[in-house]
Amino acid sequence: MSAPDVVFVTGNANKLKEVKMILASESSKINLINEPLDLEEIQDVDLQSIALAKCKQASKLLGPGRPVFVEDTALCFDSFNGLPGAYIKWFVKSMGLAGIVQMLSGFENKGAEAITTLTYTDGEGHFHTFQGVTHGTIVTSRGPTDFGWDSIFQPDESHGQTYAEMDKAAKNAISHRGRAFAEFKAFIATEFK
Ligand SMILES: O=c1nc[nH]c2c1ncn2[C@H]1C[C@H](O)[C@@H](COP(=O)(O)OP(=O)(O)OP(=O)(O)O)O1
Ligand SMILES: [Mg+2]
Repeated sequence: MSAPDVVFVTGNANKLKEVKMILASESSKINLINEPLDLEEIQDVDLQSIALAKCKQASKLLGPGRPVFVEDTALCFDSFNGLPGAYIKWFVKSMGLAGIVQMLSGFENKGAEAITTLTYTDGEGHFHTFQGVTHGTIVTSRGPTDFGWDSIFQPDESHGQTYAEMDKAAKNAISHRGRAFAEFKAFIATEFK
């Protein structure tokens, strides 16, 4: 029997590339398909609620009986009590990376948590949420700037490199996304034997 199709709904090509790499080892269990649908993101500071709403919407668009997952990635400043959080996308768009670094100039604590919240549904009414967190520091941009805020986030565990300066395998090994999907992989192992 061939592996069941599991749809990842995202319009972000960089995310997709990382997720494909992280899930490559599961390719005998699931057949990963991308649907680049633009999902509405509800206004909320609760990351679980945002990912769940995104997943419900994706599932509705794709129809019943289709396993699907989405993820939402947030960047939460220690000094801002969790903000910008899920709104980071709009800060990157409107202020640019230098503007975001500048936002923290008046604060001694430049720490931040990168958080990926992943919600999966079997398309039959069951939902499962997984989360991965990586703490780091917001620094002046270093490395390629092709993926979001990668060049201004220096994880505590990276020996001084920003995410953008790390190779993908090294990033995935300690990243918010890598950690969320490590949990998802364990789930896949039990769901799709
Ligand atoms: O590992 C990452 N390293 C750096 N930047 C990142 C990362 N992961 C997401 N990002 C950026 C993309 C977007 O500006 C925001 C998350 O917003 P988020 O809604 O989750 O992503 P999105 O709208 O681009 O794609 P999707 O179609 O899956 O919702 O942070
Ligand atoms: Mg989005």
